[in-house]
Amino acid sequence: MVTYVERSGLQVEEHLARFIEEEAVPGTGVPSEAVWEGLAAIVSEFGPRNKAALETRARIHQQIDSWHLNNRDGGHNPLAYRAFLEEIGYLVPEPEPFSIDVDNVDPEFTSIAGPQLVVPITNARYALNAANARWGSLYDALYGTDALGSLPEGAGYDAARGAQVIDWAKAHLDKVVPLGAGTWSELTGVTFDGPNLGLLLGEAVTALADPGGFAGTVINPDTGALAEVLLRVNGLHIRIVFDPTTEVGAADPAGISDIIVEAAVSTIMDMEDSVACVDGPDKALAYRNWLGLMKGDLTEEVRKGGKTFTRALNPDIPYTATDGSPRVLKGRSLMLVRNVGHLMTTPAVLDPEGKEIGEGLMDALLSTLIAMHDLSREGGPVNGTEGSVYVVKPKMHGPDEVALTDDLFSRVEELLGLPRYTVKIGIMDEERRTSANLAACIHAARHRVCFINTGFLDRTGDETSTSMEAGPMVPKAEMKSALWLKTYEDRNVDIGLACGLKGRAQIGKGMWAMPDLMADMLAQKIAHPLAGANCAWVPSPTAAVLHATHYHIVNVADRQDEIAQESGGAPRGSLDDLLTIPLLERDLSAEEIAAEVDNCCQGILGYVVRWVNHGVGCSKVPDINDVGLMEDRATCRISSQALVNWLHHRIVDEAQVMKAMRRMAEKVDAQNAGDPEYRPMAPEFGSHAFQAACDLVFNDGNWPSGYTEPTLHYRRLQVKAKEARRAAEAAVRKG
Ligand SMILES: CC(=O)SCCNC(=O)CCNC(=O)[C@H](O)C(C)(C)COP(=O)(O)OP(=O)(O)OC[C@H]1O[C@@H](n2cnc3c(N)ncnc32)[C@H](O)[C@@H]1OP(=O)(O)O
Ligand SMILES: O=CC(=O)O
Ligand SMILES: [Mg+2]
Repeated sequence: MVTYVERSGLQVEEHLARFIEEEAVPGTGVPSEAVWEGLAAIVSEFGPRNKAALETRARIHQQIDSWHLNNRDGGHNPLAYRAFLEEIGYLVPEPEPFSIDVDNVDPEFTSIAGPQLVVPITNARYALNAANARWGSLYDALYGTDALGSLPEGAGYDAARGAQVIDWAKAHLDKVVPLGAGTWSELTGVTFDGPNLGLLLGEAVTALADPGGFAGTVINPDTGALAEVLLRVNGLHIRIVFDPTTEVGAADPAGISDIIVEAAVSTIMDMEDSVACVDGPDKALAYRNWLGLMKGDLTEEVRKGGKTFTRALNPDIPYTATDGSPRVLKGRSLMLVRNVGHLMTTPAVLDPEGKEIGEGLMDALLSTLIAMHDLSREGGPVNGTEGSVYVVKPKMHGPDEVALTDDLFSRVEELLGLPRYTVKIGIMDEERRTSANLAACIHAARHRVCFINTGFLDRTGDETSTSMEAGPMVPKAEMKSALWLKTYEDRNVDIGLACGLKGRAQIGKGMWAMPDLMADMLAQKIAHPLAGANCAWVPSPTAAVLHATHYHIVNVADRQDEIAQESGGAPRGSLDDLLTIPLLERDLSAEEIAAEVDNCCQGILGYVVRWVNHGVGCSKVPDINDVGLMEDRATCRISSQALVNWLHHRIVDEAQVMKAMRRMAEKVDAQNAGDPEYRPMAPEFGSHAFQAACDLVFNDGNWPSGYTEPTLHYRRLQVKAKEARRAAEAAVRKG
C-alpha cells in the first residue's frame, strides 16, 4: 500500500516527500513549499505538452506503418518515402547555418577529450567508484584483464605477467611521450628544475622529446622524496609514480611503481536505462545518491576480499607546477546526471486528478534542485567550476521534443532562482527522428547543449521499431554493418562540427558493451577518437583507463579539423542513406534463425529476470558463447524488437520462440545457480520475470517505439507489491 502526502495539490509518495523536505532542500535556499509549488506548476504547464509530444510520436508511427503497408509490394522508393516523411512532419526543414552559443561549460566538455563512464546511480558503491575513476592505474588495468591476451591466474603477483604489463605501458609512453633519446624502459631516474625534466638513462641524461609534456611533480610530504612526475598528453595527465618500497617499484630501475592515467574525464550518473526505479522509494534512492555526489558526502561500506572499508569521494590532487606554483588536479570525474526521457509517468507523484505525473518533468526539477548543493559549495572539490549543471536527456524524437526539454529547463531555472542556461543538456542522438533532423535538434537547444552522443543501442532498437511494417530486418549482428548505421555515426560528427560544437561541447560515441573483452576494446575503440569523437562511453573504470590510451594517441581536435576539411562542412552520407531501412534481403538458414532467436531470448531473459525480481537495471549477461554482455534497457529493446519483427513477418512462429524462451530460461537459471537470492523461472514459467520477457516479445509492436520500460515497470511493481504483502503477513504472524 503506497502512502501519499498532499503537497500543493499533488499527492507525493511519503518517502520521496520526506527525502526532498528533510535532505534535498536544506542548504539550497529554496523552501520546500516552493519545490512542491514549482513541481505542480511544471506538471500543469508541461504535462499537456509532454502528452502532445507522445501523441505525435504515436501518430507518426501509425502513418509510417500505413505507408509501408500501402507501398511494400512496389519495392522501396526512396524519393517517395522522403517526400512522405516531409509531408507528415517526420522530416523538418534544416535550420540556416548556425553555431551553438553556450557559455560556462567546463573544460572536460570543451577541451579535454577522454573516456565517458556510465554508471547506475542507484548503486552507491559503483557510483562512488565511477566518480573516482578520473584516475586509474594503467598497470592494474593491463594486469587484471585480458588486455594483453590472457587473464591472470591465481591470486598472488605473477612477476612475469607484471613484466609484460610494464613493457606494454612503457612502450605506450614511448609512443605518446617519447624521450629525446632512448626509451622509458631504460630510465633509471629523474631530475627536475623548474620546467626542465631530466631523464636519466644510466650515465646519460635526456629530456622529453616535447618538453611541454612535463606538467609538474608531487613530493611526498613525509619524506620529501619525489612521489610522482606529471606528464600531459593531448590535455590528459599521466602520473608516473615512484615508490621503491613496493614490489614493483623495487624491481624497476627508476623505482616506478605505477603509471596512473587520467581516465574517466566525465561520468554519467544514470537515472535511466541502467536503473530500475519504479516508485517513490526507488526514485528517492536515486536522488539521494545524486545528492551525496553533489554535496560530496556520499559514502558506502564496501566488503571486498574479506575486508570492509568505507568508500568515499576522492579529494583533489595537489601538485607543484613547473613554475613552482602549487596547483591541484581534479580528483573526480565531471559528473552529469541522465534524466529519464519524455515517455514514462511515475506513481511517485500524482497530479490533482490522481494521475501519475511525467517522470521526466520530476527528474528535471529535482535533479537540478539537488545539483544546487554543488553550485553553492564553498570550499572542497566542486563538480563543475563554471557554475553549470549537466543533464543528459535521452530518447527525444526530433526538434520539438528537444525544444520541450529546453523550455522545461528554462522554467526549472526560473522556479529555482538560477540564471538562465545554468542547466546544460546532453542530447542523446538515439532515435531515428532525431538523427534525421539533427541540426534542427541542436538548434533547438543551442544555448544549453553540452553534448551530442550516438546512443547506437537505442538507435538500433528504434530503427526496427520505426520500420516494423517495412519487412523483416537483418539479424542483430548485421545491423552493425548496415548503411544507416555508418551514415548515422558519420553524420552525427559532421553535423556536430558544422553546428560549432568543436571546442564548445562534446561529440560523443557509444558504449563498449562487452565489459570483459578488454583486448578487443583496446584494438577497436580507438576508432571513436579517430572518428572525431571527443568522448566515448565505457562500462567500467577499468575500461576507462584502457580507453584513455586511445586519446593519448589521437589528438581529437586535430582529427575534427581533418574531418571538417574532408567533408567540406557537408555531412558524409546522404539523408537517403540514413533512411535506408536494413531489410533482410537474403534467405536465412534454419540454423541462423534458431541461433538468433536463442541469442535474443537469452539476452532478454538474463536481463529481465534480475530487473523484475531484484531491481537491477544493468547486468552482465553471458551470451550463447558465454561472453558477458552489458545488458540494459536499450539492448533489451534491440533484442525484443528483433523478435517482434521476425514474428510479425513470419520468419519465426510463436511456438518456436516460446520453445526457445523456455529453453533459454533454463539456461539463465543455470547461469544464476550460484546466487542464493535468485528465483528460477523454470519449470513453471509463470513468474512475473518470465512473463515480462514474453510481454516484450509477443506483443506485436504494442509498446510505443519498442520501449521496454512499460512492461518492466509494470512487472516490477507487481513483484514489489507481492513482496510487501508477504512481509505484512509475516509481521502479522509474528504478532
Ligand atoms: C545503452 C546505454 O544506455 S549504456 C549505459 C548504461 N550502461 C551502464 O551504465 C553500464 C554500467 N556498468 C555496469 O553496470 C557494470 O559494469 C556491469 C553491470 C556491466 C558489470 O558489472 P559487474 O559484473 O558487477 O562488474 P565486474 O564484476 O566485472 O566489476 C565490478 C567492479 O567494477 C566496478 N564497476 C563496474 N562497472 C562500473 C561502473 N560503471 N562504474 C563504476 N564502477 C564500476 C565495481 O564498483 C566493482 O568494483 P568494487 O568491487 O571495487 O566496487
Ligand atoms: O544510451 C545509449 C544507447 O546506446 O542507447
Ligand atoms: Mg540509450
